[in-house]
Amino acid sequence: MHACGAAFIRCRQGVWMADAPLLRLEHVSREFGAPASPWARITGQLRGRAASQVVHAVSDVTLQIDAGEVVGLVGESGCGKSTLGRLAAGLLAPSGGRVLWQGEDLAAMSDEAQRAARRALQLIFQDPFAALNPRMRVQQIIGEAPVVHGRIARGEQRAYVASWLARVGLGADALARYPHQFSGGQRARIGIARALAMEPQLLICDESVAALDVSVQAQVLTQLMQLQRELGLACLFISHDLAVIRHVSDRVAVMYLGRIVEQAPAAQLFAAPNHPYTQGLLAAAPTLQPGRRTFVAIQGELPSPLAPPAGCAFHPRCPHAMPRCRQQRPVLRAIAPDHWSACHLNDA
Ligand SMILES: Nc1ncnc2c1ncn2[C@@H]1O[C@H](COP(=O)(O)OP(=O)(O)OP(=O)(O)O)[C@@H](O)[C@H]1O
Repeated sequence: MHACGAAFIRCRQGVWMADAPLLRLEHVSREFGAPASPWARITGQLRGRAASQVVHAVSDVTLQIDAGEVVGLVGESGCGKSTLGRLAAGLLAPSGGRVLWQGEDLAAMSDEAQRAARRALQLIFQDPFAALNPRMRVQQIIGEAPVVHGRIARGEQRAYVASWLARVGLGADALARYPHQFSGGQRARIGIARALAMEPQLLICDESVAALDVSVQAQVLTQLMQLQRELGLACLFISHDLAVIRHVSDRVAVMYLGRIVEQAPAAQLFAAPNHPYTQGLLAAAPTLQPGRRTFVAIQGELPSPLAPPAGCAFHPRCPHAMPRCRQQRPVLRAIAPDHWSACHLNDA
């Protein structure tokens, strides 16, 4: 037991971790839109349409992130990644389940504790240009929140911001400039500096480099991950790009139509993907691997989250679908140490 009263159980990447995970989503769901009226539901059923107009963006997701850990969240566009990121950041309330920050339910915290949790949890967005106020100079963009939240005095702002700019590879000449005066890669670095200047414990990066050219992406990612290691930050890294996820993640969660279908340490997931969807994603990803020059797209499209298929949501696209897959939803279960998959094939 540590002197402060918290039990510390292990050291990961130089960071001592308390026994409660930093962030845990527990059976979290999020729906959008109102249910259709009873009359519309009946007529819809008679016409074979969706019974309601509810978008099931995230359904029954349990995911945790430990201190210093990078969890990659991957899946096709529309599968619910951003919604899950916003739930994790406390920007969206779950329709069901709980979001626990250091073991405490975010929704049940006092206002002050909630504000502290939100400060410790920073988001980096996909489009660095849209995310930066075009009328503010960089000093204000990065330095305003730390002043408002009392981390630094206003008189310290210039030096404080300059130190963060240096850490992301930008000079002090950036301080007085506006976002439009920078390249995409530089704006991404400003967005990173803005998040880090709040000295968070967890970064949520939602497609943070997707808008950049591939070579710039690699530079920004390398710098971001170096800072993540130096600062011992935890990170939820959201991307549709498997190469990016593979590069940054300790652990990977694969999402399909609102649910996690597979979760494993990154090396394990890429070496021995279990779920047919993960296998399909890997087969569809371009590779420079010798001997595998072709890639095979997963057949069909992501079904509508307005009417998720019965049974396993992947069954209409799965090359191995069995009658059971059309009726019964497989649950996530351990198939190897720390490796979870939701597929009936594992019962065969
Ligand atoms: N505010 C909202 N109102 C209604 N539907 C929404 C809302 N936000 C998201 N959705 C729907 O929820 C589903 C999941 O969206 P989400 O943006 O989380 O997916 P995503 O995997 O992040 O996709 P992308 O990579 O394209 O951003 C989609 O069908 C989307 O249209």
